[in-house]
Amino acid sequence: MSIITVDRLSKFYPVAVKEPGLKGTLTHFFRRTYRNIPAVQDVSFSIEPGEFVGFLGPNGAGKTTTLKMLTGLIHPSSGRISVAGHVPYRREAGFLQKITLVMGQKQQLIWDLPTLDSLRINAAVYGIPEAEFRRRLGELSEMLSLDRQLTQPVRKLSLGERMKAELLAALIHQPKVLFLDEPTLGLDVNAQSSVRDFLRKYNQQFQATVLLTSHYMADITALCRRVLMIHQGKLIYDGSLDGLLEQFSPCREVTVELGQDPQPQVLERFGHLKAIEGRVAHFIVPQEALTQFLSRLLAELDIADLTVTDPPVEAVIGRVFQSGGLDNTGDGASA
Ligand SMILES: Nc1ncnc2c1ncn2[C@@H]1O[C@H](COP(=O)(O)OP(=O)(O)OP(=O)(O)O)[C@@H](O)[C@H]1O
Repeated sequence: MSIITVDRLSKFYPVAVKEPGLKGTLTHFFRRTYRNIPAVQDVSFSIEPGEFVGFLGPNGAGKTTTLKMLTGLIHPSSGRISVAGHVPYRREAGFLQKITLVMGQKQQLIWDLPTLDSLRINAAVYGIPEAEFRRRLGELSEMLSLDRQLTQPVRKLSLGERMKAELLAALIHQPKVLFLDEPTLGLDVNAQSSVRDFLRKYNQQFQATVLLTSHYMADITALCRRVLMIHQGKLIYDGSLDGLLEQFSPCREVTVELGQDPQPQVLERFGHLKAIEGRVAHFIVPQEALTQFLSRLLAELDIADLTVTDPPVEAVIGRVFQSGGLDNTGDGASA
């Protein structure tokens, strides 16, 4: 049974509209008129327990609005949501025990206090007994490689350490559903990768369900087999990441190092020649023609080295957003 179900979810924000000119300004001051701006439109999906799902979309697509509805911070304009058996906007105590929301650009830890003090406050709020608190603290701080940092004021921590401390605070009540909004925002490559490793371990060890938004494609490719993609408030893809890349990167780049100086007019006969650098030639080859292309190349040219690469994931995702999505919604998952 699904742990998250979203059915025809929409959110409209009322935005005050103002006519141009002085008259418009005066009217706006005394009698405002509002227009409903759609942020999320008719979105449906479901997520099974233990899944790690990426939530992608360009700026302003509606990701944060959706996460806020899923965590009950705002009411939907229409549609239904069920998370761990609860209706989020009711914000029942049982619901809050089961979920957490981590936002990379916001912090819950108190700046001037050590993380440990904030953790104790959280333990009291969630009613975690002392022995259990110590056990969880030990387990999570080891997974996050946090130790002496817990007794230092938060303001003294590096950005990476602070993010790990935020995760510890967000997970001390052992939620089963994690909503993560840009948890690696602004972190350097090493800190990003240690947060990623932790999230992978947490998901596996606790069978937690995770919905992750990130603009860093490395997060998504490392952690999420399935992605939801939202564009202008509408769900445009729900399926496997591999399926998405396959469908939107129908070409491969073939790089060939030749045994002798290449003649461009000869190479051009093989297909789309992208560039030549010394003895290295780059071809762009349609996926379906790849086998034939490679066998012809190997049979007819003196080749010292050959590699076949996919275009970068960022480039593929960018193409999906530009095109406004797919004709269908991935490999059979609901949308
Ligand atoms: N409180 C609000 N009032 C009015 N409009 C809003 C409000 N919050 C968000 N919006 C609008 O709703 C749309 C969706 O915003 P949202 O923050 O959900 O996007 P997002 O996908 O999270 O973007 P980003 O990746 O930039 O964080 C945007 O057009 C935004 O301007």
